[in-house]
Amino acid sequence: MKTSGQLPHEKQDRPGSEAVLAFPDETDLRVYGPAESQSAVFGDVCPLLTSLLDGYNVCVMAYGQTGSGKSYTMLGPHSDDGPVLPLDPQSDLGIIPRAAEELFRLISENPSRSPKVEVSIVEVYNNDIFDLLAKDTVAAVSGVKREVMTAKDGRTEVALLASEAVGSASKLMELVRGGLQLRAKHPTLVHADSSRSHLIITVTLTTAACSDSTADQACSATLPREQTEAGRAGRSRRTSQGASAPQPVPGDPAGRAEQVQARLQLVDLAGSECIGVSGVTGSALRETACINRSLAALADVLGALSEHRSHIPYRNSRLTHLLQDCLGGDAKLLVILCISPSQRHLAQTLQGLGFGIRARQVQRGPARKRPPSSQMEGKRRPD
Ligand SMILES: Nc1ncnc2c1ncn2[C@@H]1O[C@H](COP(=O)(O)OP(=O)(O)OP(=O)(O)O)[C@@H](O)[C@H]1O
Repeated sequence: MKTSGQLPHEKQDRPGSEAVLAFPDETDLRVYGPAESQSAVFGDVCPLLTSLLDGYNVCVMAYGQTGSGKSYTMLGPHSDDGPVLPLDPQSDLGIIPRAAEELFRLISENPSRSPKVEVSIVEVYNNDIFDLLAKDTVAAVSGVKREVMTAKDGRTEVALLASEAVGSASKLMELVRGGLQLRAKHPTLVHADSSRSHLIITVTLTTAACSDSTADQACSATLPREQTEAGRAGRSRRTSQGASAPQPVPGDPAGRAEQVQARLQLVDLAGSECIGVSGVTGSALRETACINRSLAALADVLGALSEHRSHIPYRNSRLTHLLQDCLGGDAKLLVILCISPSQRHLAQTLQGLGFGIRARQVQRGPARKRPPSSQMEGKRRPD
C-alpha cells in the first residue's frame, strides 16, 4: 500500500495547519514540512494518473481528525465555492482539481486512446450512500439514497448511480462543485465548516481495446473518433442499473468491442472527532457517532488485511463496503494522513498515526491492470 499522511504546521491559530508525510512505496517515507506547497503534495499523486491511463484502478484517500486539513489537501481552500480551473501555478488548489487537469493533459498527449471519462459523486452520510449527481427533487437538497451492489465477478458498484460524461477538467470540476454544495456540513467547536460525510468522487475511464489484446494493449481502433469526441464532450447522463457490465462500444459492427475500464477514486473522508472536544449535540452527535464508527470499521478492515485474516469485515459499514475494491483489491492506493499540530488534539493525533501504521502494514499484491470488460461481464446482485 502506498501511504501518505499529514502532520501539522506550527501555526496553532489555524485549525487545518499541517505538514505532510508521504510513502511513495513500501519503504519510502516522506514528510512534507509546513511550508510545502500543494503542488509538492500533488507531485506524489501525479504518477498514479499515468497508472490510471495504463489501466490500473487508483484510489487517493485523505484521513485525519476533524479540521486537520483533509478537504484543503484534496480540494483546496474555500472548497465550498469550488476550485476553479485553469490552475494558477502558485495556486493552493488541492489534489482533485490538479488531478483533473493532469488527467486531461495526459489524455490530450495520446489522442489515439481517447478514453471516455465519466464522473460519479457520492457521500456516505450517517452510514447511508447519497448520489450527489442524481437529478430529482430530493437530490436538489441532499442527493438520492443508493445501495452498494456486488457484481458476479466480485467488483463493488453502487446501484443506479448517476454518472456524467465529461470532456474537460473544468467540466469535471463543475460537477465536483455541484456535489460539494450538497455535501453535509455542520459547525463544531473544532471546525466551523466541518464536513459530516465521506465524499467519494469516482472518475471512470473507458478505453476500447483490440479484441485480441490484453488490457495493456488498449487501442482506439474500434472506437470511431467522432463518437469518442461526442461521448467526451457531451454531458449525457448515464445511469448504471447495477445489473449490467459495461456496454459494448457503439459502432463496433460485431458489437463485440472490448473495453478497458479503470477507476480513479478520490476520497475526502469525514474527520474523526472526540465528542468532548467538538461539543456536538443532537443530530450532529449522531453524525459524529456514525463518522467515528465508519472510520473504526475502516481501521478494522485494514487491520484484518494486514493480519491476513480469512474474513475481512468490509460489510460492517457502507464506507468500507463501497471502498472494498480499492482496500483489498488490486488498485493502487494512496492514503494521506492529516494531523493537527495542537497538543489538545494529541489523542486524535496518536489515533491517526495508528491508522497510518495499520495502513502501511497491509501487504498488498502488485496492482493489476483491469482486463477488458468482455472478460468481466456478469449479472450484478444486490447484497
Ligand atoms: N495547509 C494549510 N494551509 C492553510 N490553511 C489550511 C491548511 N490546511 C487546512 N487549512 C484550513 O484549515 C481549515 C480546516 O481544514 P479542512 O476543512 O481541510 O479540514 P478537514 O480535515 O477537512 O475537516 P473536517 O473533517 O471537519 O471537514 C480550513 O479553513 C482550511 O482552509
